[in-house]
Amino acid sequence: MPPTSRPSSAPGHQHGQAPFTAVLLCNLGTPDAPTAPAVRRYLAEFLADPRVVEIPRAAWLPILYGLVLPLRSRQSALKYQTIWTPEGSPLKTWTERQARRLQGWLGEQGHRVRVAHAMRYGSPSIAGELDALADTGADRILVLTAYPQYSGTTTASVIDAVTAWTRTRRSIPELRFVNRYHDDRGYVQALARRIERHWSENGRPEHLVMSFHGVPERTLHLGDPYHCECRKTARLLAEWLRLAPEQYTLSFQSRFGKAKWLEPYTQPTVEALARKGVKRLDVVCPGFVADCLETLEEIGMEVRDAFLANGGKEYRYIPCLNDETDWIAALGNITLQHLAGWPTQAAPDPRDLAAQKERARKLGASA
Ligand SMILES: C=CC1=C(C)c2cc3[nH]c(cc4nc(cc5[nH]c(cc1n2)c(C)c5CCC(=O)O)C(CCC(=O)O)=C4C)c(C)c3C=C
Ligand SMILES: [Fe+2]
Ligand SMILES: [Fe+2]
Repeated sequence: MPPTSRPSSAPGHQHGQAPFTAVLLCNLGTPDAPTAPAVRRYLAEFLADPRVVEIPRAAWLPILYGLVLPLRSRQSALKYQTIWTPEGSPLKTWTERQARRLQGWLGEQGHRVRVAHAMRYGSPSIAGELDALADTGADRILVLTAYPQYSGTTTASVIDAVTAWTRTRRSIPELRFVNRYHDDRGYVQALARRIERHWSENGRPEHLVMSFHGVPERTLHLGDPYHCECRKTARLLAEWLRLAPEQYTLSFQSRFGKAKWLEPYTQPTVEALARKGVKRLDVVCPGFVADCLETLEEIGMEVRDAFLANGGKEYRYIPCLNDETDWIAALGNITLQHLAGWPTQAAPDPRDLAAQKERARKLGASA
């Protein structure tokens, strides 16, 4: 038996297919089009997730359908129009590219692992991609989220979707989850290099804001590790950049609803910096690994306008890691750490399949 194939009794193995190991890179999701109906479909799925809005269903769903969706779909569609590209939503384009480049990187390292990508809300769906992998012989699947910091609102929701899918399958592949990598050396170093390159091209700012997506403050008191993990990422990043505490500020963006969210909020923080006399400001979003509405529109446009309106002079948004080579290598190393103990060179190789067929033919002929 060639070293790259495993016995056909492996769970999930379909008759006539060589079993293989897969990685499913999961991100949040994004509308299919920058139109109110498409944004509405997307937001309806997103905001009805009990992991995202932790208000009892009976109270929340009437508000969602009666107020939030009618108002927000139209407003958000206008915002999506400002960031839409000929290829579609940036979040989707970057996630596709990351998956493709991750597979390439793993292949260069000699690991025949199939990398697919999925979106928690919208398409391609997690269940659809898992079906496609399992139906073609994936018997080991590593679920890798695009969220370096664990949050019940994001990471746990991906795990919910995967475990809901397992209930639909008789033969369930072996599953592993990467819950976090907020303090992974490769991730933090890739961020530091991204920022340093930006500084070598544009000069250094007077101050750096590290803006993470917010969550309701009560999730922190309920034990969600998200806040602590954002703080650790920020501290490690500041150490790599050799920033003194007064040279940077950690803040939280994208507040949604009336409740108190993690503080300090990004926009008031940036306005206060401008009023204190900071003229040159850079903002980076370390918790987003792919540029999206929340980085390109909110940080790149809205918060910029607020900084300039309050006396700031130069504002630079530093793009996300996207498909940076260092970042893809970091993702690759995170993948390999989590695949350890699982044979990783098990992707179907056409040569192995041809050899198997030839053996079967000879056996058949001699019988
Ligand atoms: C990076 C991690 C994210 C966490 C944590 C998170 C929590 C969270 N988000 C909302 C509400 C909205 N988020 C929206 C967009 C959005 N959120 C993330 C990531 C996290 N969210 C991303 C990557 C994006 C961008 C998607 C894109 O299409 O580019 C939106 C939709 C946009 C809008 O209408 O303004 C909402 C709404 C909540 C309530 C929450 C935690 C409770
Ligand atoms: Fe969000
Ligand atoms: Fe936003």
